[in-house]
Amino acid sequence: MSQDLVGGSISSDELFEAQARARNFAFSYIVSMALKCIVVLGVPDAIHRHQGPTSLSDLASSLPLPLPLHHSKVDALRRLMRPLVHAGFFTGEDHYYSLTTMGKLLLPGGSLSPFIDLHLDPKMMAQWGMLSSWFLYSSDPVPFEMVRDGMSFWEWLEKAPDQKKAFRGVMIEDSKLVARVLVSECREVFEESWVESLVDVGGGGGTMAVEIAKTFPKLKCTVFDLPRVVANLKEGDGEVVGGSMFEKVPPADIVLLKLILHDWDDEKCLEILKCCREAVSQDDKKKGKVIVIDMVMGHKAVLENHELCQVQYCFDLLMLVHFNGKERNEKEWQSLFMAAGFSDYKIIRSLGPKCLIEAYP
Ligand SMILES: C[S@@+](CC[C@H](N)C(=O)[O-])C[C@H]1O[C@@H](n2cnc3c(N)ncnc32)[C@H](O)[C@@H]1O
Ligand SMILES: O=c1cc(-c2ccc(O)cc2)oc2c(O)c(O)ccc12
Repeated sequence: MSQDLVGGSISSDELFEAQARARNFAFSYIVSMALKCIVVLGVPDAIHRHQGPTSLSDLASSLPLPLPLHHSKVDALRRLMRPLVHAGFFTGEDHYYSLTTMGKLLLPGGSLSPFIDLHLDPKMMAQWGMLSSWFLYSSDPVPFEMVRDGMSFWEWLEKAPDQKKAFRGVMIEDSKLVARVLVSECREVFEESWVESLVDVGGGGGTMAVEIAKTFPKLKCTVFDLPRVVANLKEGDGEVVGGSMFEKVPPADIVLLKLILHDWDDEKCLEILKCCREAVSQDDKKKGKVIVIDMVMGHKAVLENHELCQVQYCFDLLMLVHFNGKERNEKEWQSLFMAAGFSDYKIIRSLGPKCLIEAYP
């Protein structure tokens, strides 16, 4: 430890505590890897199927593995579980394990499994190892492209089927949750008398459009995404249009942009927003609006919540490293809307770390 600290005015207890905290931050990848391991081993599902607190030996014998877990590894399983119990994924009194709410997110079909599959995949972690080199030496736009000879995330996904599946899973899970809140708690957004049509721009797998159309059957919902993305949509996914949001967006009363703008820098966002404003301004006898669902950094709902703040900072870095995108604060959103020619905007409500914003042409 440096001379300034040892023998200075800081107590040794405070120093040891600071050292442990700092080491734990440096070690957080160990918790991430333990998390990934228990998902791969099927631990959350085995506890869930047991239907009650599960002993270590019951857990070890009920894991869905190709071969039974060797008895010499049962104690390693206990040790694997320990930091995850400590982190709050499981309760683990007397080595009887149960799932907490956070742990239930890890179940197959739970909203966290695709997120873990995507972000803790070694292929998806290479760019993080290059972050400092990118700052120091690289002329590539972002670390993601630096380690893939200039290939963008969207181009790369086409060559990486496992990661593409995980990415689609991440988006579907988020959309299911957001759509549930929208159709139950934000009905007024879709129930204005002039609202007859909606286009979900960058609507991916169509989850939002399908869920909104189920609740508001009179609303004509369209999914708009790149041609190669919409080519995968099936009948029953509603109206589908392929194209680029940088060129032309199909006209509608509402344009939805969910988790789109944070992927792009300000210049690209302006191009997208101008096309969207155009799309909701086609009928001069009618109103129109663009709904943005994205993060608002430092929004009041987030400010006093340590977890929401931290997850916003992490997503902001994720966007930087993968896309040269960013998470924006309210002032940055306002500047974008005004520069794209909108007359006004309103933050309607928060949705965890994200907000629902309406922008008016
Ligand atoms: C982060 S995903 C969001 C998907 C969806 N809105 C959601 O929240 O689940 C970004 C989407 O933008 C789409 N996208 C990328 N470039 C696009 C373009 N030029 N035109 C239309 N969509 C595009 C991607 O294919 C992807 O589906
Ligand atoms: O892996 C992700 C996750 C998100 C995401 C999910 C839920 C939120 O509340 C915010 C962000 O967004 C992503 C994204 O826009 C992207 O282009 C790639 C990956 C992810």
